[in-house]
Order: sequence, then C-alpha cells, then structure tokens
Amino acid sequence: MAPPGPVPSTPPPLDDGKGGVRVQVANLRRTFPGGVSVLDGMTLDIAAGSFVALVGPSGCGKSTLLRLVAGLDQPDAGTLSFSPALERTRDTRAPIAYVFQDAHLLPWRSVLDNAALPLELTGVPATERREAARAMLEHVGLGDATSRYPAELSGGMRMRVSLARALVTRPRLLLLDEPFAALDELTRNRLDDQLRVLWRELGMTVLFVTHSLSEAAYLAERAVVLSRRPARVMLDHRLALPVERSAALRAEPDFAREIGLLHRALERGESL
Ligand SMILES: Nc1ncnc2c1ncn2[C@@H]1O[C@H](COP(=O)(O)OP(=O)(O)OP(=O)(O)O)[C@@H](O)[C@H]1O
Repeated sequence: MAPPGPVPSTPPPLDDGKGGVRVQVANLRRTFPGGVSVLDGMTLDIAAGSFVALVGPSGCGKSTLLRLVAGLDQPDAGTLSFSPALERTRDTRAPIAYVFQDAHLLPWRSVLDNAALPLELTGVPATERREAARAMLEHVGLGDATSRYPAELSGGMRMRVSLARALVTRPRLLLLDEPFAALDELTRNRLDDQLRVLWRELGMTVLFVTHSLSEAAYLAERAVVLSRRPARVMLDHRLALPVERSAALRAEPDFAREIGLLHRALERGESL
C-alpha cells in the first residue's frame, strides 16, 4: 500500500503507526547550587511528531532543559508530561534517545557493535540486534563501514554511528544537543539532510539544540529562541518553509528572512 501523505518521494514510515510523543513543559524551574537560576517558569508544548529547534545564547539553559526532559536531572518546580506516557515494554519502541556533541563511541567495539549497544543492554538477542543495527547504519549511509572501529572513522562518520545508535531503539523522542557543532560545514549540512529524512521516516518527536540559526531554520518545523538565563521564550515560531528541503533552499530569500527573524529575537534575548 502507498504511504499516506502528499509526499511521494518519502519512503514509507518505519514506525509502528503511533508516531512520536507530545512533550508538555509547564512552569519548569531549575536553580543550581550557588543560586544560578537557569530556568524560571519555562513553559513549552511540543506536538507529537514535530521537529523543534531550540536556540539561545551560550549558557542560557538549553542543555539544562534537554537534560530535564530526558530525566537526567530533576526540576525544582514545575511539571513535565509526555503523551503517550514514556514507558517501554519488550516489544515497543524506546521512549527517549539522546545524542550529544561528542559521539561517545566505545573504541574497542566495531561500528556495528557500537550501534547495537542499546539493544544489547535491553537483552535483545545477538542476531536480531545486529540486523537492526545494520539496517540503521544503512540508513545513515554507513552500510559499508560496519566492521570498522571508531579510530578509523572521520568525525562525521562517528556522529553518524552515534545517530544510528540512538535510532536503533526507534525512540519516540529524540533529543540532540549540538550534535554536529564540531563538524565542517559540508558534513554538517549533509547530516542535517539525513536527520530530516530520518525524522520523516521514523515518526518521532525531535528536540534539537543548536547555536546555528541557519541549521535551526533548515532542519526544524518550529524554532524556539530563548533569552539569556534564566531562559525565557523570546520567539516561538513556525518556520514558513517548504516541507521538502534541499541545499537550494539555503540561497532562497524566504530562508534568509526566517534567519533574520530568529537573529533579531536572539539579539533581543541577549540584551535583556
Ligand atoms: N550541574 C550544574 N551545576 C551548576 N551550574 C550548572 C550546572 N549545569 C549547568 N550549570 C550552569 O547553568 C547555566 C546553563 O547551562 P546550560 O549548559 O544549560 O546552558 P546552554 O544554553 O546549553 O549553554 P551552551 O549553549 O554554552 O552549551 C550555565 O551558567 C551553567 O554554568
């Protein structure tokens, strides 16, 4: 049967039909010891299956927010809710995956075994997990590199392994914290393209932190610009750009206009 939706060039979704999760952040507060107030009443509603970019000045609290959403840190006040609820049974998708700026691969394990690690940790049998890891590595363009080791890979390849390792569990919510920041621009643009394709194929919610306004505009459906800390939402903007994105978009006046809008909000947020 043909995939639903108006975009014939998109392969059929790999998800189980349930899509991503909705994330509701309500009045979240986080103050670190020493009185550093990072979040002071942050509220955001992220639709299931959407792609949201978070931008803001350095140190404003983007990673803090991501860590709270991931459950890696606890808020002092406020609530986080997810629907459907983030629970996992053996035969369902993982609730959350997190990709950091550093690929954090295990140097003694092959690319295939690195990508299969989350499934190994949840007790998926070897043949099954290797098959899933191989399929995801194909998806990120590393089908030929499965038996190589991290030391033999470029920075861009390492990030792709990290992405495959996050996606092998088919998460409902993917959190990325400046994942491509250390890469050269062409590699970064290529990975942006791959990530967008994967988002559309896998039916997940994506929350992507970046310092690059052009990356935010190119990747996301919606961009949230934060002020300096304590982070406040300066702009919550649905990007008026086509669903199909390619390199040509970067030279379009509409693209420049969207970046200009984000830039002005960022400047306002920095001078608060
Ligand atoms: N565990 C901690 N203890 C004390 N202060 C912290 C802790 N984690 C973060 N901070 C402080 O909270 C503030 C926000 O940090 P966070 O990493 O969330 O910012 P960010 O917006 O992601 O920054 P960047 O864009 O530079 O990565 C910073 O001032 C940071 O020093």
